[in-house]
Amino acid sequence: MPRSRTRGGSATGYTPATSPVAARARGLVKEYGSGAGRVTALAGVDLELMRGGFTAIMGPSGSGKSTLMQCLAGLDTATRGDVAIGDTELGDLDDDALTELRRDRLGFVFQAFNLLPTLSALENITLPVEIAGRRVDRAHLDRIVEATGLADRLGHRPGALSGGQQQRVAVARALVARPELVFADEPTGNLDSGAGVRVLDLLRRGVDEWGRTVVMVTHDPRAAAYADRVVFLADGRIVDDLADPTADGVFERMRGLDGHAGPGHDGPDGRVGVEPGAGGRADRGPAGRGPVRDGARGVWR
Ligand SMILES: Nc1ncnc2c1ncn2[C@@H]1O[C@H](COP(=O)(O)OP(=O)(O)OP(=O)(O)O)[C@@H](O)[C@H]1O
Repeated sequence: MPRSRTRGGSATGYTPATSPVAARARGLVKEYGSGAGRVTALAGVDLELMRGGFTAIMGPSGSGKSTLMQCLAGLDTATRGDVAIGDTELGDLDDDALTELRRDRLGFVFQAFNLLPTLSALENITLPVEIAGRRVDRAHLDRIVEATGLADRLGHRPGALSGGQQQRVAVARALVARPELVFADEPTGNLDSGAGVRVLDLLRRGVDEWGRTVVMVTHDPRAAAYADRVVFLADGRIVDDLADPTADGVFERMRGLDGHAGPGHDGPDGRVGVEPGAGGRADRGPAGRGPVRDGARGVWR
């Protein structure tokens, strides 16, 4: 369940929807190719994401996680079914309107950070707001910068920052524009444990303190344990839906999906980058967020 009821209104000039649903997919089918080569990436997904919630999407390799996120974010078009962001049906929008919606109402965090190398950290953070022709809310920016712990690195270009620092810049960039939804695709996929925790903490604060709605694709049960809800996909379908997840609970569900797992994500010991017993809600530290110990091996892959 969402832990914050703050409703951060959009500063885009767009009137925020009154619906408590931030995004909805109905009967979503996505097929690639045709004939014998046809691949069904999504086989009929119904999903509602409530405003102010933090949802993790998990599932074996090839289960459709990225495809679902791309369709929800209007980056890809479903073969059948429909998607709405707030009260806006994406199917009703032409390409320009979709671009505008993504720019004004959505935020993105990618595994590969995707910062512009010639701009400073600060310029990267404020760029989406400026491209949208809006004024940067200085107080909001200051709060987010403070939360990143990078106040003294803002003048540096991404190349002078560690991966974890770059990803915190990317999260700040997504949050500062006050999007209705932040889509995070494997945000800790390239990071070690400590760096991953700081990125997840920042996303969590985005929900708790700034009222954002976050959707995150991850392979890591410990990362998923930062969410309020975990949706499990297998073979293009939602097969499970877990509220208030712990890393152990997520790990167990993922193990239950082993039969669907493709190569490459579950380790030889059957673990998906997690030490059972570590992390998750039940193991959160004094601040109430985040795992308190690292596993013996590279838990963030
Ligand atoms: N552009 C494409 N053309 C053909 N098939 C595709 C394309 N994109 C994805 N697929 C297929 O659709 C299915 C779902 O892919 P998707 O990337 O959504 O899975 P995923 O759960 O995100 O996987 P991973 O965890 O490995 O990133 C897979 O079988 C994949 O091979």
